[in-house]
Amino acid sequence: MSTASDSGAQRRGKAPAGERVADWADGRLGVYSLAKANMRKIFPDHWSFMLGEVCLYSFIVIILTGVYLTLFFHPSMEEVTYHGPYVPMQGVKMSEAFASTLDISFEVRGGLLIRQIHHWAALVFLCGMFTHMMRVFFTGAFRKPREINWLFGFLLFFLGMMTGFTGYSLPDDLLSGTGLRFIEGVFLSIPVVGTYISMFVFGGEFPGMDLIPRLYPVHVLLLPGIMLGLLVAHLILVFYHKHTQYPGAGKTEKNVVGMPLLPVYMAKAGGFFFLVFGVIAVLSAVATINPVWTIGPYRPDQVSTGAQPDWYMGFAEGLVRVMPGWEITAWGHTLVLGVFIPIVLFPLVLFAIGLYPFIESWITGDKREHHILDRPRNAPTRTAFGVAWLTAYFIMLVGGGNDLWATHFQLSINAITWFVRIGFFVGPVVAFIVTKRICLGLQRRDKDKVLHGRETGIIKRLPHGEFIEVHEPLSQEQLHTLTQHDQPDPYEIGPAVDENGVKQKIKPSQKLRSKLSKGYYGEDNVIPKPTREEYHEITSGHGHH
Ligand code: HEM
Ligand code: HEM
Repeated sequence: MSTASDSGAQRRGKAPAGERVADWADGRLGVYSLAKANMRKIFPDHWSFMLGEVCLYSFIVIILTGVYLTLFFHPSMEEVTYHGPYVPMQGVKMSEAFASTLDISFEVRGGLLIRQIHHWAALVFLCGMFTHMMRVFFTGAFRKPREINWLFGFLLFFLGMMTGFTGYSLPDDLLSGTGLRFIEGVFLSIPVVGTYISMFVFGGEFPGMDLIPRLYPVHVLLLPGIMLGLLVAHLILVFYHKHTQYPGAGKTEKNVVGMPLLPVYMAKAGGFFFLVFGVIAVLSAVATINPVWTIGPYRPDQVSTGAQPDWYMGFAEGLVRVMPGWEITAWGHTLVLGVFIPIVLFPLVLFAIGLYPFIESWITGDKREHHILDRPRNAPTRTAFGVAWLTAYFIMLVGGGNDLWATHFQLSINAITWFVRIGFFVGPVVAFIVTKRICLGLQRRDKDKVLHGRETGIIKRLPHGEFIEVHEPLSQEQLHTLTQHDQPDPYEIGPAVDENGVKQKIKPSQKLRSKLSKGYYGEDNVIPKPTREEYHEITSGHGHH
């Protein structure tokens, strides 16, 4: 018996192979309607939107190279004696993990390159996430409806840091062992339960025999698995919300101006993947990273000088290094504040970043959807916060490498420590004030440009002898870009007494919110946009240039 679809297939008997495969897939997965709905989706274009892609592609490179490394890496702390080709280590006792890392570097074909690509890709990945996060922050792309996606992204950043840390702890070299010793100190500084946690994690006294076999599944499976799930959710949300766009002519909160996903964006993205992969591969081929054979295997009685964590852990390292070594001893127990305060501060700072979108919308009371990005100068307080945070981060990075700064620049380590201690409190405040002034200055400049046009640099002499500079009026597109932004009023508490004469109870949180809101939108924090009347008055010829 022949069915309708059979006869359809007969009619298309001569259809090209590709079409037949597509038909086959459509019959089972409904790909046509899926593709029709999504493949022409429009993506706005801007170089800064490539930063998310850098994260994506470096993550793929990490997974590909990580799988290759698992084929040769032995996550074991059993002691072996080295007899491999690296002569300086002949006869040295080391863990199997360290010996297999040496094997990967010197005996496995392409092993060293793959190890280096894995490590460089991890550095690029975290750097990409950091910069992508800054792009999202400074342009306000985290505002409604993208707060949850910011949260997913933030978790990716946090887990990325943890995965990187567990990764560079695996080779069991002197550097990674020193890092793990640091973690032991962190556990031990936790009051009451610290010793138990440390014993539980290390399976007894540090370092024990269990640590590397335990870290291994966490590094290759657990954390990357969670990250993969979050990443898919992150990208689905980018797709679902549609991408934001920079302000410009023809762009509104209700449309998306850009190029279709297929073929233009896909082609660009495919090419960009190979570019990212290529750059990481070249870096890995020419720049040594983590040469564990020069560092040597971990021995608890040794510490190498110049020990540095990877850059993303530098903030935490810096906090611990510059913190005064305070201790409180009571009832036979010691509370090591010198370590405990930094390890509480570190997650608190991270937590504040994760919750920032919710904090800002509470302060400003802004519950509207935003698909047009802010120009950072038009949100001076947010921009200033971001720069203050970056300043604190980089000052702590100096603290985390205080020994290297001292040896490289012939400086006293105490002087650097004091510089970082003072800088941590003063630097962000100065950065905040300066950034805010710059933003307001730029807003003034925008206002000036709208009202008086662009300075052309052409000086003319008028018949009566006066010199003037010729100003060129802006195009309609430029005028739109410079004036499209909102300037909302700050949150007001409302009258203390209502219309019936009843005293309103004002909560302290309302007072705080009103104060903070003035800090965002108050008089001193915005330069009012030129009004229509001002513009017409000046451009109708009465203005004097
Ligand atoms: C594995 C790491 C990550 C990957 C692969 C990734 C990927 C992407 C991609 C491809 C986009 C669209 C293109 C773009 O705007 O750059 C995007 C957008 C976004 N990402 Fe990420 N991201 C990651 C981490 C983060 C982090 C750490 C944050 C913030 C804490 C974040 C927050 C966002 C937000 C809010 C958007 C929407 C932006 C918009 O529509 O303008 N992402 N992400
Ligand atoms: C975000 C994800 C990841 C990051 C940031 C990361 C980072 C790192 C880093 C920095 C190292 C130290 C490399 C060295 O210099 O020796 C490392 C080692 C390692 N990673 Fe990953 N990794 C990630 C995911 C993975 C995955 C998914 C796998 C496996 C499927 C994997 C397998 C390994 C193995 C086997 C080692 C030890 C080999 C060695 O150190 O030479 N990694 N990882």
